[in-house]
Amino acid sequence: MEEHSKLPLLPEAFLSFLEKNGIDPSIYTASDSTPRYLRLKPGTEGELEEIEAEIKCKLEKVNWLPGFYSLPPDVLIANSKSYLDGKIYGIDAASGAAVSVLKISPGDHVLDLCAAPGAKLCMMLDLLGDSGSVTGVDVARHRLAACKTMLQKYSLGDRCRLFVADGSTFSLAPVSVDSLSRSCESAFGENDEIFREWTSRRPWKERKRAAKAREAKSLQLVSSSENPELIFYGRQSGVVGLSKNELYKTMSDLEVSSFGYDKVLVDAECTHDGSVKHIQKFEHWGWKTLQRRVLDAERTDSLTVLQLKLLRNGFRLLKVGGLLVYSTCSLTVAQNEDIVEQFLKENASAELQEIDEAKEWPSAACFAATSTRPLTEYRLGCIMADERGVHCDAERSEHWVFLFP
Ligand SMILES: C[S@@+](CC[C@H](N)C(=O)[O-])C[C@H]1O[C@@H](n2cnc3c(N)ncnc32)[C@H](O)[C@@H]1O
Repeated sequence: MEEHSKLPLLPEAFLSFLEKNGIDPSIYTASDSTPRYLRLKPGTEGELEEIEAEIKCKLEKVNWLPGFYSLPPDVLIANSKSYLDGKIYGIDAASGAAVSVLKISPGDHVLDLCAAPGAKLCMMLDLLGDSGSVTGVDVARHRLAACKTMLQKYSLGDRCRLFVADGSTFSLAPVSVDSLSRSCESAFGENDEIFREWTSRRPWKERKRAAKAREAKSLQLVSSSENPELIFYGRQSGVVGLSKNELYKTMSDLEVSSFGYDKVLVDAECTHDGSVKHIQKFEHWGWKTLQRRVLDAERTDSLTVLQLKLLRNGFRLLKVGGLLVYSTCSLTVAQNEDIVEQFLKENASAELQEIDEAKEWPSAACFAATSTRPLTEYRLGCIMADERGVHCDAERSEHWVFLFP
């Protein structure tokens, strides 16, 4: 069958969006042959054969990305026992690549500024091990609630806290080292302004307060100085035992340089055009929805403003010597290179740096950025990724290599 005959019937508006952005519409034909990916929960590698038998499919190791396996697109994992038991995650390799370049190691304090629904957050927590913390922020409460459910399913909540907040203004410090060493006992004082151990059954007073805050938010009565809503925290997240004042203390720029986050992921909200399967869902949802949710000019303009704000704020919260990755699932220059370029222009201390491990990836190299401040070094990686793989940036059109056609 001719390739073009497999093209989904993309609406004019989307085709012109693709054309304007130099994206070949034929990428949307490949979804039937695009493999899916899964990641094994660390520690379950020994059960690979059992997992394969259960999902009735041989898993192919992704050599460049530890813990990742590919499988044919038609194999469903969501009802399998391994999935339900939290031994496997459905996460694409490109998402894994974004997290892997953060080089998370035990002890890191990590910030995920657009965290929901949380596949990357889970991977970060798996890499973190027994020390450090991960702070997940997302503006969409319902999506972050799903993220909380995922953390609980995979028993990964211990070192994590989740805030419903605008990532472009979020300002809270990572949990302090002091607070981590406090004993849990001290958390159970009389003072209800001290955070006690998390229980899904919140005290009545607290639930009432949260409901009131939500109501005020929906009526837009909340000032921008309102504290972010903490919807979950684990025992070792550093929150237990803190007073509200300690938790909600914001950092000055000077404090950030020493006490900011070691690693920041800005997995920004975007048009999702790089997510082929996502775009194809609009065949069922209706292309008008795509027009409204993806292509509307006002929305795309405000999206790029938001992306830049998120990147700026992520970088502001990064401590000296830290590492930041900016990623999107869009293939447009406007949402990737242009954002990074604009950011670099504003930050004289920032400069591009190559991602070394990308040399091992079966694609042309990706690009990264470094930023330096006197005597110290910040680094910023930027990768564009979609379900099929990771794309390079430099000499973009020549180097668009889809890893898994
Ligand atoms: C590409 S998704 C993130 C995917 C996520 N990192 C993962 O791996 O599952 C983008 C997210 O950004 C969130 N978002 C949009 N605007 C935001 C803002 N101003 N601050 C924080 N999050 C925002 C959306 O609610 C959405 O969940």
